[in-house]
Amino acid sequence: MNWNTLFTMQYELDQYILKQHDVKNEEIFDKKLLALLVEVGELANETRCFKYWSLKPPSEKSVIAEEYVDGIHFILSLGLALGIDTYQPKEIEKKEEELTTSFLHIYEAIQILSNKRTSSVFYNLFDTYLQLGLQLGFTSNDIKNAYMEKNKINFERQNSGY
Ligand SMILES: O=c1ccn([C@H]2C[C@H](O)[C@@H](COP(=O)(O)OP(=O)(O)OP(=O)(O)O)O2)c(=O)[nH]1
Repeated sequence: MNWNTLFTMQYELDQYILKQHDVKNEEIFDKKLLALLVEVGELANETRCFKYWSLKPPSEKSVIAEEYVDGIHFILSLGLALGIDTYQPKEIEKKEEELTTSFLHIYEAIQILSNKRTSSVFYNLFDTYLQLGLQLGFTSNDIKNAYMEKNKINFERQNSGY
């Protein structure tokens, strides 16, 4: 997948949001990190992977996809804040670890980025998140389509005084 298109779309959305809310990118890096942590929690909630006490099934794939691409938005946005606007997809192998373990790895990767804001730490977070996408059964096309759909909704929300 060509991630450059998504980085460009993210840049445009971010610029629009900054203008609408009169905030500067430099002021909101931590807020984006927290937003990503929250989105990862919302995603985990929809998968219900950690709810050993419940028999309820996970949410529909489309609901999980929407939560997943909220995370993609914030990851791309963090990358842009670090001056990164490209990602060279590498062969990501599907790991046989539990979903719960993968979620914990993502929290760890976000925490590391919070302490060390470098491109290699950022790419490690990106890889870890894409690895989770694979585990959730999403193809690159699923991710791209769901991202584009949510990106459009995000613009519409800004236009309707969200
Ligand atoms: O600088 C930003 C800020 C937000 N977003 C996007 C990411 C995500 O796709 C959406 C925010 O998440 P969500 O749609 O869950 O918003 P919310 O305000 O938490 O929604 P709700 O009140 O419905 O829970 O906005 C960006 O792309 N860039």
